[in-house]
Amino acid sequence: MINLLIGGGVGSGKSSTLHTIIAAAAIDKDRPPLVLIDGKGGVELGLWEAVAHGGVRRTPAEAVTALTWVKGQMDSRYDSMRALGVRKLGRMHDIPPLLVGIDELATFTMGRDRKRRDTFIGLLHDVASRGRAAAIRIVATTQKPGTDVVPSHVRDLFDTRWAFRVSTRDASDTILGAGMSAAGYSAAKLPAYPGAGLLLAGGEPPVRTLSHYLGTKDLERLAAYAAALRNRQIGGS
Ligand SMILES: Nc1ncnc2c1ncn2[C@@H]1O[C@H](COP(=O)(O)OP(=O)(O)OP(=O)(O)O)[C@@H](O)[C@H]1O
Repeated sequence: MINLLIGGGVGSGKSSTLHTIIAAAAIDKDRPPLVLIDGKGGVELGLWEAVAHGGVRRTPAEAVTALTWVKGQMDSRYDSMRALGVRKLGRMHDIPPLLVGIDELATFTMGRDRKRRDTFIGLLHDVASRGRAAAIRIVATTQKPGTDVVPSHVRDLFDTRWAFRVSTRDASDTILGAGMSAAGYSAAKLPAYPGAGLLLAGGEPPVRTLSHYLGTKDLERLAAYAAALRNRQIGGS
């Protein structure tokens, strides 16, 4: 299980990449629960409404409600792990992986209501740090990956970072880590087309990537298909 932070400039392909990850999870045979939080007020992730647990969450208050639910799931998964005598959940334990997808983290980490913002960050920290063993992963996008948006203690919990094109070496380093530009890995040097990225994972040097792209019509078709699959499985509820 990984926690993935996708950073990049405007129009660099972050949300499109998040959609492809959600699409795969939405039609996954184990029907993993999807918790979707949209910092763009539903404009981006709204098409997944029918398959998102409790619908797509759009406001900071809803984001806190959603993460509180995820934390509850995580706690009960830990109970199951204790009962099973395992330190980690895998597919063999019949508990599907849970995906938390967050588009534009800054909406929630920089919101005006300080108390709510701190609650959100606290929950995010807890889920990112303890969720991995319980087959819960977070995939989040951010235009500004600096410490004001994602506090470093939270950012460090994202073991996998995906940098799309940014305008400066510093911005690239805030996603991939200090010294990466100097070592030859700068997202400021990526070609200027959306979907081109540098992926840092597993302690290896970053690798160049080019994301596949699904257009809105195809995503809508996939969302409808996923909703039908899931309704069949849970008896049309
Ligand atoms: N992998 C890709 N291949 C080809 N075109 C792409 C790809 N990813 C994105 N695009 C195009 O670029 C546009 C912007 O992509 P996207 O919305 O994913 O960017 P973003 O980084 O999330 O932008 P923002 O910061 O404004 O949210 C898409 O509408 C699409 O036209």
